[in-house]
Amino acid sequence: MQSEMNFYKFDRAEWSQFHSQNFTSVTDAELAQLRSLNDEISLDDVKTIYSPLRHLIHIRYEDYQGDMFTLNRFLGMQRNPHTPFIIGIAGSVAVGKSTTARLLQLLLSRAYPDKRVQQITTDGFLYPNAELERRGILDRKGFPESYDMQLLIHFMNNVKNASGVVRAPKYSHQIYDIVPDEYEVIDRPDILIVEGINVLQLPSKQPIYVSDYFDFSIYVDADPTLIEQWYLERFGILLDTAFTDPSNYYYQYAIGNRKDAFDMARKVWRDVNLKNLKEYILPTKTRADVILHKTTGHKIDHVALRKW
Ligand SMILES: Nc1ncnc2c1ncn2[C@@H]1O[C@H](COP(=O)(O)OP(=O)(O)OP(=O)(O)O)[C@@H](O)[C@H]1O
Ligand SMILES: CC(C)(CO)[C@@H](O)C(=O)NCCC(=O)O
Repeated sequence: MQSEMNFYKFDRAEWSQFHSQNFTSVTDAELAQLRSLNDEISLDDVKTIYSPLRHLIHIRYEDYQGDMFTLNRFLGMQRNPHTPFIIGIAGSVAVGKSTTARLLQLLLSRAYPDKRVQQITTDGFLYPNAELERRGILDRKGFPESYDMQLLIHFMNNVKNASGVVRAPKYSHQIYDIVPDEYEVIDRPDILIVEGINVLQLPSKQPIYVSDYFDFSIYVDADPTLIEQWYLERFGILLDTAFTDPSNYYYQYAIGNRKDAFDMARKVWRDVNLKNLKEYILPTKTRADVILHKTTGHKIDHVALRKW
C-alpha cells in the first residue's frame, strides 16, 4: 500500500458517489448488452464502478480536446487533426484486461454515438513463435524481450498521427501464435483502448514509452492467487473448446489426461506468468491514473486514483 502513496483510495461506496449529475448513467439496455459480452460480469460493478469511471474519462476526454484545440490555435492550424484519445489498460496475464477493455469500449460507444471507439491488445506485437524460438526465448513469452517494441511504438505513432488506416498483427490464443497474414484494422478512431501486460513498461532501447501515447491509463490489480485461479479457469475453457480442432494448440492437452494438462498450466503460471507479473508488470502499477482492484468473483472492491 505504501507504494500507492500518490493515490487517493476509495472503497465501492465512496467511489460510487462520483456519478455525474448531467452525464447519463448506465442504462438497462447497456446492461443487457454487457451481459451478452461476458455473462459473468457483475452488473452491480458496472453501475458502481464503471459508471463513475466513464464520467472521469469523459472529463479527461473533454480536457484533451481542449488541449488539442489550444495547440492547433497556437500553430495556426485551420483544421483539427483527427488525433485519437488513447486509453491504456495494464495488468497481469488473465487478470481481465481485455474484458475491462471491451466493457469500456461498449460504455464509451454508448456515451458518444457519433464517435468511433476501437480496442486493441498488444498481444499481436509478440514475436511469432518461430522468431521466439530462433532467439531462444520461447519460454519467455510475455516478458519484455518477447515483444517487437519498435513495431508497437511505430504503430502507436501512426495511430496518434491519424495518418490513415493502421494495421496491427493479430495473436490467437487458439494457435498460441501470431496469425499469418491476418491483421487488426484501426480505422481513425476518436478513442482507442490499448490493452496489454506491457503497456506501462519502460523501454529497454527505444527513446519513447508506449505510455507516452496514453491520455489516460488503468491498471487492473488483484491478488496473484486469485489471478492464478482465473488463469486456470480460462485454461479449462480453452481445453473445452479445443477438443474438436486438431489445429488448436491445446488439442493435445484437451484429448489427454486432464490432471496432467492442469499440472502443466499451473507450472506455466508459476514459472512464466507469475514471474513476469512480479518482475515486470506489478512495478508499473503506480504509473496508471486509476487502479481497479478486484477480489473474488472479479468484483472490484477498491479504486485508487492518482493524485499527481
Ligand atoms: N469482470 C469480469 N467478470 C467476470 N469474469 C471476468 C471478468 N473479467 C475477466 N473475466 C474472466 O477472467 C478470465 C481472464 O480475463 P481476460 O481474458 O479478459 O484477461 P486478460 O487480462 O485480457 O488476459 P491476457 O493478458 O492473457 O489476454 C476470462 O476467463 C474472463 O472471462
Ligand atoms: C499472450 C500473453 C503473453 C499475454 O496475453 C499470455 O497470454 C501468454 O500466452 N503467456 C505465455 C505463457 C502462457 O502460456 O500462459
